[in-house]
Amino acid sequence: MAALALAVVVAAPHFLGIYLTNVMIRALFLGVLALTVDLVWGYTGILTFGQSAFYGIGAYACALVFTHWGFGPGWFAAALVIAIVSAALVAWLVGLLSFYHGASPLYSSIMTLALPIVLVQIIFAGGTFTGSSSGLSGFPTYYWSLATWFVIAGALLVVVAAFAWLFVRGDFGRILIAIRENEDRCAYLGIPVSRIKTGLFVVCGAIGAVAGFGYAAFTDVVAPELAGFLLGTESLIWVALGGRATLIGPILGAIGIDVTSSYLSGSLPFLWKFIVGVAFVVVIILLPNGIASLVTGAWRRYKRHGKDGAAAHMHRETVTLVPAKGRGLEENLAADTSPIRIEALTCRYGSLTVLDGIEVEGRRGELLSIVGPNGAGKTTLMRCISNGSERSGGEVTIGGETIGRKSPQKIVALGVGRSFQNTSLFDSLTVGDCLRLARYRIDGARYFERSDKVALPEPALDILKATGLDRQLGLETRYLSHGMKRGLELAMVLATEPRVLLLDEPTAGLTKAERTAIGSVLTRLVEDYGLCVFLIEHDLDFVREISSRIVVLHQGKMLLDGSVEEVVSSDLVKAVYSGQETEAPA
Ligand SMILES: Nc1ncnc2c1ncn2[C@@H]1O[C@H](COP(=O)(O)OP(=O)(O)OP(=O)(O)O)[C@@H](O)[C@H]1O
Repeated sequence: MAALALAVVVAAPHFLGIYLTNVMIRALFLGVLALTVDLVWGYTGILTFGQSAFYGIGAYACALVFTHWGFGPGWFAAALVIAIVSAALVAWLVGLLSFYHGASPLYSSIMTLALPIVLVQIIFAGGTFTGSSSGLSGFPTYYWSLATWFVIAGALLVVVAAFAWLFVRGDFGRILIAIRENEDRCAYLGIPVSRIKTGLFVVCGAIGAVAGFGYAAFTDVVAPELAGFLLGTESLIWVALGGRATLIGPILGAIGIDVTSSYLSGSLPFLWKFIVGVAFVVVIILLPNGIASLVTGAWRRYKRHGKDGAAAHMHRETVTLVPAKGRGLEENLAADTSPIRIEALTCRYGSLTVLDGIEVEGRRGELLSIVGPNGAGKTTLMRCISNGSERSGGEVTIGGETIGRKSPQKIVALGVGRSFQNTSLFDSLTVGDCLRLARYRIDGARYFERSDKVALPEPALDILKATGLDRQLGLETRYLSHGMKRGLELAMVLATEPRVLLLDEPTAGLTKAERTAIGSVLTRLVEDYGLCVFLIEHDLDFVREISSRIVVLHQGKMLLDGSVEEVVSSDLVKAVYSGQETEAPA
């Protein structure tokens, strides 16, 4: 396919009789830059203003080496390596500072905003070495014909687009979309979100640098604007107008706007900027997914034609579900350490103490229900177990290892699986994609392909069968019923092979039959696989039926930790639930 596209690029100018100009060749290099912005922002949701910095680094690496050190095939290769390595290093540093566990998305946007500004100041401060505000020009380069440069720039764009196409269709592309849609859920499935974002930023930075390098070698001129914030913002506009998370949209957006701007900005200097600004606002309001969505939307409607209901939203999914081999959930049966121990746990938000001195040990093969009135601190307890930075004091030990300040993703690796009070999935991904994602921690993901098998532990397969999800693998999760979503979330959590399962109101909103089904799955997990389940539930009949032990929380303190009979017959618990007891005992 890439070869065919390359042939088209080579032959197109001759067949179309296109009059090649510098502007068109520059637009092709900028198309590559737009693709990297699309991967970072469109697919992964990282709003970056600083992709131009990498373009500038590539351009200046070329200009500086050819101006100050030398020119020839060896120097060309050396300059290209310097461009790629410097851009990758800067991207890695920015990634480390922007995507650490707990950093808000706003923070990474500010970092990427600062990057081109800082880089331009460095260029200004470089004096004659960098050419300061005038840049560098007239350095030796390959003075090939416009047709040759057109082929080089076109080939670069085609190759990058072809790899990007394979990449976004593969397993890893789904992970990028999952991070954009629900970063928290990814982290609680054990997916190393920070590492993936940083890695993507490094690769896209390096590709941006190659494009900038090519542009500088072609034009023989570099200026600080190539690394500037304005180009960074313009590249966002190309992607937004063309169509985020489509590959053709950003390419057409970059080429279309850059070429038209070059022709029209001379004759309509102010009006043209105004037209682009108005077009941007109109497209964002009327077509939030860009102009390409007109085509993709029409294509989807065509595919759906004649189909009704869920079938209309079903994607072709060739994945096969198979039983997971290896250690699996069964390993819990042989474990000799306590799955979970909570000691003197406290959690404060400012002056508000939400949890105070919680001491609980969860044993293997035990279903421990956590009950208490609204606001007692049950969900906060789940948060403190599954995220090391949530608690203010005390310690949580999972399978003999303390969680310290570990991130959710690292705590999943210790063996904690968590489902949320409000079902937390990925709306635009299919059931099959969600299951692949859930296995990322154990089975990894393919970069340029979709894996055709997903290995799952037996109980997860049972849930999928019981809920009919195994026949809906190609359906986007937004079209699932509430009960199916709950079932899928539980199957995904089990796919991570936890030893401790934290379930926050898993039966809320389910029918009686669905509640019974979930109850029998939980009982099996505990009895046959030795899992330790922490269950938050308001349905006390359900709690009574399936629990081995109950912990009662009230106003952040432990009121009681005992058997079902002890809790049910406790006058104190009755008083708390009837509202007579308002103060937690000291
Ligand atoms: N991030 C936060 N900042 C401040 N207060 C918080 C925060 N998170 C929780 N709280 C407070 O902590 C208390 C316990 O909340 P939590 O959600 O843990 O209760 P819960 O027992 O799970 O309640 P419910 O049964 O209604 O879900 C509440 O008073 C809540 O307002």
